[in-house]
Amino acid sequence: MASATTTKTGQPFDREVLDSLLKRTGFYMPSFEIYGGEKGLFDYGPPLTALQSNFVDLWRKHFVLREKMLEVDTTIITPEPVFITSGHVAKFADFMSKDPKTGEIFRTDHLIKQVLGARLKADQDARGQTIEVEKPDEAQKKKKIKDVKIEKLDDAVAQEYHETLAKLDNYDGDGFNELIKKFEIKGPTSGVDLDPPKPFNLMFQTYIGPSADKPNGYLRPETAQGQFLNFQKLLEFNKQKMPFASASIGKSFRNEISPRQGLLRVREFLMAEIEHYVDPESGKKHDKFDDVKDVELTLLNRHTQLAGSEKTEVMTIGDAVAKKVVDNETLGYFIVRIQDFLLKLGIDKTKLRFRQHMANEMAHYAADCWDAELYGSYGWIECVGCADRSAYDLTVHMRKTGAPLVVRENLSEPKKFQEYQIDLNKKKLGPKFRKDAKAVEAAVEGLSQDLREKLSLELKDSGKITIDTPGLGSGKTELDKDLVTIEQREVIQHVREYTPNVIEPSFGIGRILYHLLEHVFWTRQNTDPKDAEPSARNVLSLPPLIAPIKVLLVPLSSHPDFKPFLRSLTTMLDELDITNSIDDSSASIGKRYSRNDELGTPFGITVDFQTVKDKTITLRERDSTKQVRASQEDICQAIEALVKGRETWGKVQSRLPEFTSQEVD
Ligand SMILES: Nc1ncnc2c1ncn2[C@@H]1O[C@H](COP(=O)(O)OP(=O)(O)OP(=O)(O)O)[C@@H](O)[C@H]1O
Repeated sequence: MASATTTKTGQPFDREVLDSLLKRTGFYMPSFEIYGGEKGLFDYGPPLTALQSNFVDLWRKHFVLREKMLEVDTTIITPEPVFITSGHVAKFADFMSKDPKTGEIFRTDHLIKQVLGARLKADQDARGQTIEVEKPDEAQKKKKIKDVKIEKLDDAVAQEYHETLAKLDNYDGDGFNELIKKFEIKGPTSGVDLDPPKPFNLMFQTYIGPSADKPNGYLRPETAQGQFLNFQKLLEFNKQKMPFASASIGKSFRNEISPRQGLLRVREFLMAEIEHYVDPESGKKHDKFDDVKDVELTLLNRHTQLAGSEKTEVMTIGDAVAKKVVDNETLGYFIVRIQDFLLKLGIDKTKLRFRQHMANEMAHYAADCWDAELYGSYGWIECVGCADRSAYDLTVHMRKTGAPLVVRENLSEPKKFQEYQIDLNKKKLGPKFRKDAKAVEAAVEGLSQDLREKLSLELKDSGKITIDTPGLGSGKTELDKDLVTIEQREVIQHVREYTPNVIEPSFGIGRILYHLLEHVFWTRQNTDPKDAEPSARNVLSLPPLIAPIKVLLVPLSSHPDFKPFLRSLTTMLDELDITNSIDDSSASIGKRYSRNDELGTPFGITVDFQTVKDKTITLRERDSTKQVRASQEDICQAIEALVKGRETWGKVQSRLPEFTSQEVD
């Protein structure tokens, strides 16, 4: 289990203090607040909006530009057939448990986690030990939980609770039901037995157009499908060259069963997703893997979790792929690039791990999947998913629509082989299936060689075959020998045709930003001898690269002689594209800096009477509060180098004269 959440100075992290800072400074607020608010919906105020747009900018540079990805912007409203084909209508669901007495609804896995966690905590309290459990948020705190009275657990039972929690993601509805019965988990406020868990589809349904008499569309729950459907055009745009990736940044929507934990589980959120298309016969090698093979990662593999443990191991990605802990080089390359990005953003490396999905947790088609999890006051939370989705999505959309979502590659040597070929009698197929004929044809086209062989025998024996046609009638379609013939023929192939596999890194931006704020938050003890009482000042140590505002300009007072300097400084910084703001309020310099330390502003410039005399200004760095003094030009150049990551504060300090002055509180 991870160590207690502490700030970078080793103080215990206090979520209430950070939450109140974020509220007070307008980082985010409940949407529709004056109408009473709506669960799981939040508006971002100016600091978080700026932070988010800096995140997006950095993400674009780190992934899209560096890896020459093709960025697309596809629609949110999606017609129903797309999500029937992709499997979302049938399977994009979480399990919920209803309390028959109070009508309350809980996400089943979260309820089990909360109850077992609370029992383990009670047990440890009784033993006088400390244990970390997910801390309840405000809404949860208000509910009084009725549970069996636990003072001390039997050692074996406590061990079983730990093991169950480690592999909770591996259970399905029946499995959850057994756990609920076995551990006697009841309605948290009523204490009565819960209804058996039921799947709840997380997609928002909608009506497209005025003539729809029933919902015929959905708001997308991820950006991925829009990218897959454009595969053919993207491949053309990429001049048929493989491998390549598409990328998209946009809003997604999930009707979460119980939104909670602020920005961590919401119903509308911004995602940034990459779909990297790779030839499955290449062994999913990556040509830049050698550059990253020595990078170390903290990994929690699926076998460890299944054994009921959360013990991580530090391994280079080279070793992890060689030992098949991580399935292939391309997946490994992206895991490293995700880590690089998160660290650049300011995420604390000791609070980052990559957790592998267990077999039941992965979609049935996925080959391997690793989540980047960040540690914070809510425990370990998935913030980036990185999945090998195999050829699933392109295959099902091709089968359904007949669109050639494939790569065609000219072969240098023609290949000869035997193949089962299917001929359809189109003159009869059209009149028989009418508008569904194209879908039936696409389903036939998509049949594998193994299946074709089996069906050829079936056709010979019974004079008919039955094929899967998802989304059409009963989902099965019968074709008799008048309509279809299947024969094995020799084929000479000049062109190889294949469906690429997809590696998908998927980022939830709000979750990452919230963890970033927890990781960079700390409290400075102000020990100014002039203060009667030492006071605590909050700081957000956001890296200059992504801080919402980079520079605060503070005149010593409202003296009119300072105004022209402020004007020229702000122009100079604007021209360098460095965001800045002026605080010419009457508060003391110390207070003004302190207000901006809370917003994460990394640098401050003071204009004082010395400036009027010799045109020099001071530059203050947020984390150390150290200052240097130099000409306006030198300071602006230093800020540009600091913000663009070309120079460190240590370097600036060593080349510009130090300035010592107490910040007056
Ligand atoms: N309800 C949500 N609110 C905020 N971010 C979310 C939400 N659901 C998913 N995300 C983000 O989108 C990313 C990719 O989505 P993915 O489908 O892999 O999540 P998930 O496995 O469904 O998440 P969870 O198991 O926590 O519900 C996640 O890593 C997370 O950062």
